[in-house]
Amino acid sequence: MSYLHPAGPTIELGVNIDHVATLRNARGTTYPDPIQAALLAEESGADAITLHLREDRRHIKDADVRAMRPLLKTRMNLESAVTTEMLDFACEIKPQDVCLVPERRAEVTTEGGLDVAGNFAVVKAAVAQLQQAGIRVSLFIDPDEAQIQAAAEAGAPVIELHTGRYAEAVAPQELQDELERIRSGVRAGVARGLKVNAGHGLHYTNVQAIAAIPNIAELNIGHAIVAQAVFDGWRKAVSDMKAIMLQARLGTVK
Ligand SMILES: CC(=O)[C@@H](O)[C@H](O)COP(=O)(O)O
Ligand SMILES: NCC(=O)COP(=O)(O)O
Repeated sequence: MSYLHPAGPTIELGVNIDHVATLRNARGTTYPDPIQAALLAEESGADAITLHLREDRRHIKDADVRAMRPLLKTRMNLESAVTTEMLDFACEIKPQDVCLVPERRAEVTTEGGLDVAGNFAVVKAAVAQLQQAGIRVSLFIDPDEAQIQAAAEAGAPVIELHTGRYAEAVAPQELQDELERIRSGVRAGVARGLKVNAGHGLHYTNVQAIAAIPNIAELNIGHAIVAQAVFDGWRKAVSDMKAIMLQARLGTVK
């Protein structure tokens, strides 16, 4: 299945609610409720809700995913590792989207992209299993031509380019180099008929340059929105991010 996302003047926001669950889990309370966060995010401009069910369940729990799936009005983008446990769970839940990500229990957050090229047979089989269940599959990869090619060959209709190195860049030249890597990755993905998303480490002052890249279909952003919500409130944090993204994109659409 190939997905040709119409490159257009708009760009979608997937709000990742992992760290609403982090705050809830800090005290073992029922609040703040990730489901309430998801529904309010949808009312505030989110085009999708992203959540990462990690093997160690440090934030999102299985019960969150089960309860949320029938309640969302937009679409669920479930992030998961390429493991039998997670693939079987995803096929049971049947979110609209699954984004396959690398995972190490010891990591603070996702460190790099999925090595599709180096684990081709396993990833290709995972893509097939999820698509058989009617799920659209995205692969979370570095903006690297070999990984993009492998993702296309593995049958994934969507890729999500890891923007972590861009987000962590400090020197101006490094920032430009990483931004160009992402631009080049977008071109490579679109040339292969893929829907190209991006995410990781994006916030209110670094998202503009990414959102301005034509043909990026969707940005998945979480940590920065949850952090901003501490000061501005959840609805405003979401709607402000969406407005910034659209302004950046529309500012470039001639
Ligand atoms: C794949 C990715 O970059 C994010 O979704 C990240 O995994 C969010 O979850 P953590 O903050 O637990 O890493
Ligand atoms: N795939 C990226 C994502 O869902 C959110 O990442 P972050 O904004 O929390 O770094």
